[in-house]
Amino acid sequence: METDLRLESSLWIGNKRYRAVLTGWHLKWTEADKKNGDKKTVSVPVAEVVGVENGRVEILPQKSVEDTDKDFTGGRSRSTYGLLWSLGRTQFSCPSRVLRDQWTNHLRTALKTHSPLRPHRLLVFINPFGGKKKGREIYHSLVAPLFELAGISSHVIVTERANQARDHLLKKDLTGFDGVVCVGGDGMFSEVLHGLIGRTQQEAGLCETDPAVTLQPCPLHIGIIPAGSTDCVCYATVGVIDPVSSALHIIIGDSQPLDVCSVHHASTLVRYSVSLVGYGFYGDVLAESEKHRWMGPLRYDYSGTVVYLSNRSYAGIVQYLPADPLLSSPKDKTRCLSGCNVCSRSTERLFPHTSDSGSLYSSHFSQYSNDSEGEWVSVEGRFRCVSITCMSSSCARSPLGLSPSAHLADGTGDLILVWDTHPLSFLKFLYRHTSTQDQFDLPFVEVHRVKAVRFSLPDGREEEVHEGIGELNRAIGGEEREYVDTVSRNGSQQQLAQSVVERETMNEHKTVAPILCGLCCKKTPAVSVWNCDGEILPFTEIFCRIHGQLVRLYARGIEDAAAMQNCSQESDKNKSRCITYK
Ligand SMILES: CCCCCCCCCCCCC/C=C/[C@@H](O)[C@H](COP(=O)(O)O)NC(=O)CCCCC
Ligand SMILES: Nc1ncnc2c1ncn2[C@@H]1O[C@H](COP(=O)(O)OP(=O)(O)O)[C@@H](O)[C@H]1O
Ligand SMILES: [Ca+2]
Repeated sequence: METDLRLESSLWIGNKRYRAVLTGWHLKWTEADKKNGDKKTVSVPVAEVVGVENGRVEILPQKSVEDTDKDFTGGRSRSTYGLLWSLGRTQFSCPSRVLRDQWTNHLRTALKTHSPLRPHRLLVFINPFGGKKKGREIYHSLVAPLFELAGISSHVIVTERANQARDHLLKKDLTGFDGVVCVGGDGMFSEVLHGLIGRTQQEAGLCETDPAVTLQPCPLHIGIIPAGSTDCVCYATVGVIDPVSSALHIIIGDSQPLDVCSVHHASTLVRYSVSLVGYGFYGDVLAESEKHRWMGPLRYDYSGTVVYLSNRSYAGIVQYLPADPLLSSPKDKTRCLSGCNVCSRSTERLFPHTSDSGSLYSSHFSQYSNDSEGEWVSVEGRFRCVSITCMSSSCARSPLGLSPSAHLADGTGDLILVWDTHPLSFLKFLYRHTSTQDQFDLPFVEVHRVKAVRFSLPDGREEEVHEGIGELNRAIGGEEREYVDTVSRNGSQQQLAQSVVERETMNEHKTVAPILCGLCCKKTPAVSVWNCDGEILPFTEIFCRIHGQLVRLYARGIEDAAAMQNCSQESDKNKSRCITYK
C-alpha cells in the first residue's frame, strides 16, 4: 500500500525549488538548490493534513480559490502555542497540470488510507443563544471554511428551541453521518449526548431506565465547537477554548472516549452527565444563575457570590461504591493526558476482545459486569457540596478542574464531599480551584474514586422537599400533583424523551422552590437541587452510575503542554523536527 502511494517530484513553493516526497505516513519537502548541509526538510505527518485543493486557496476570513493550472494548496493543523492549533497553509506549484493532479489524488488517497476516522459528512447544530450569542458567527467565519477545505459536507441546523437537537437525534434519519457537531456550551453538548445515547439504546433494544443495564456505546462521534458559558467539556478534552483548534481536531478525526454518568431516580432515568453532578453549592449557583441568564457567562460569577454569601449546608446520606484503588487514585497527583495509560488499560478491560477502536462497539463489557461489585460505603452528615464528576471538569474558572487527577475514560467518577465548615474555610476550598493548590488537602474535604453513588435525605427530609415545592406551587398557582405524576409517568424507555421535556418545563418553576424559598422568603432551605451539567434535576434522591467510554469525541485529550511548548521553542531555533511553515 505504501509503495502505491509513494510520489516524488520537484515542486516550487514561491520561487524556491524543493524535492517533495510522499512516503507512507509523511509528506516531506527539502530545499533542492542548497548544499547538503544547509538543506532544511519539512516533514508533515499525513494524519495532520487538513486537506488539499487545486489552485491557490486562501482560507480565512473566507475561503477563496484562484483556479490555476499547475498549483495546489495543502492545509495542515499545527500547534501554535501549546494546545492552541491553527491552520498552516502551503501553496505548491508543479511543472505540469498532470503532475499537479497526481499530487492531489495521491494525497487524498493517503488521507483516506491513513486516517480512517476522518469525517466526510457531519450534522451540525448551532445554538444561536449560547454564551455570548456568537455561535452562528463562530461557525460560519472560523469553522465552515476549514470543513470546506477538508472536503467535509455538513448539514447545518440553527436551533430554534431548547431540545431541538436532542429530539432530532432521537427521531430523524441519521444515515450517512459520521459525527454530530454542537456549536454552543455544555448544555448544547448535553442535548447531543442525550440524543445520541438515547438513539443508540433504542436501536439496540436496551432499556435506559435500568441502571444495571450495560449501555451500548454510540457509533457516531461528537465534535464540540465551543460557544457557550462554561465550555467545560471542550476545555477538559481539548485543553483550550478555541473554535479553530476544535475544528481541526474534528477534521483530522481525533478520537477521545469519554465516561458518562447516568442519573436515576427510583425506576426513572433522569439524565446523563459527563462533567458535574453537584448538590449544594453548585446546585444553588445554577438555580440562582437561571434568573440572570441575561448576564451571559458572568451570571455564574454573580450567582456564585450570592450563594456563597448565603452560607448554606445541607443534610444528606451519601453511599458510594469505590473503584479499584490499585488502578488509580483521585489523590495521586497525576493528570489524564493524551494517550493516558490508565484510560488505555481501561479500554482493554471494557472491550477485551478488540484490538482496534473500529470494532469496539460489538463487545462492550461494563466495569459493573466485569468486576466484582465490591462493598458500598455510607456516610451521613451536613455538606457544603456533594459533587460527582467523570472527568477533571477543568474550565477557564478552574484550569485544573473539580478533580485534577480524574480520568476521561477510565470507567470511574470522582466523588467530592465537602463537609459543613466555617465560611472562610469553604472560601479557601473554592479559591484553591483557581490555582494549583490542592483543594483536597483540607480536613473537611474527601474525595473518592467511585463506580456508583447514591444520595438520599435523612428521614423526614423528603417531606420537606415536597413542602417546599408545594409552597412555591401555591404561590405560582401550580399543582403539586404534577410533580408526583411526572415521577410515575417515567416508567418506560419510549416515554423518556417526552418525560424529560415535561420535567424540564416543570423545572423552570417548581424544582427551584427550595432555592427561591431560601433567597426570597429568607428561610434557609432544607434541601438544595442537583446541577447536572448545567441542568437542574427535578429529584433530590438519586442514584448515579458511571458507564465507561460510552461516547467518543473528536478530540485527543490534553497534550502535555510543556512538551508542546518545548517544541515551539525548538522551532525558533530552526530544528528540523519542529519547523513550522506558513
Ligand atoms: C473564589 C472563586 C470561586 C471559584 C470556584 C471555581 C469552581 C469552578 C468549578 C467549575 C466546574 C464546572 C463544571 C461544569 C459545569 C457546566 O456543565 C455548567 C453549565 O455550563 P454552560 O452550559 O456552559 O452554562 N456550569 C456551571 O454549572 C457553572 C458552575 C460555576 C460555579 C461557580
Ligand atoms: N434556539 C434555542 N433557544 C433556546 N434555548 C436553546 C436553543 N438551542 C439550545 N438551547 C438550550 O440552551 C441551553 C444553553 O445552551 P448552551 O449552548 O449550553 O449555552 P450556555 O453555555 O450559555 O448555557 C441548553 O440547555 C440548550 O438546550
Ligand atoms: Ca472517568
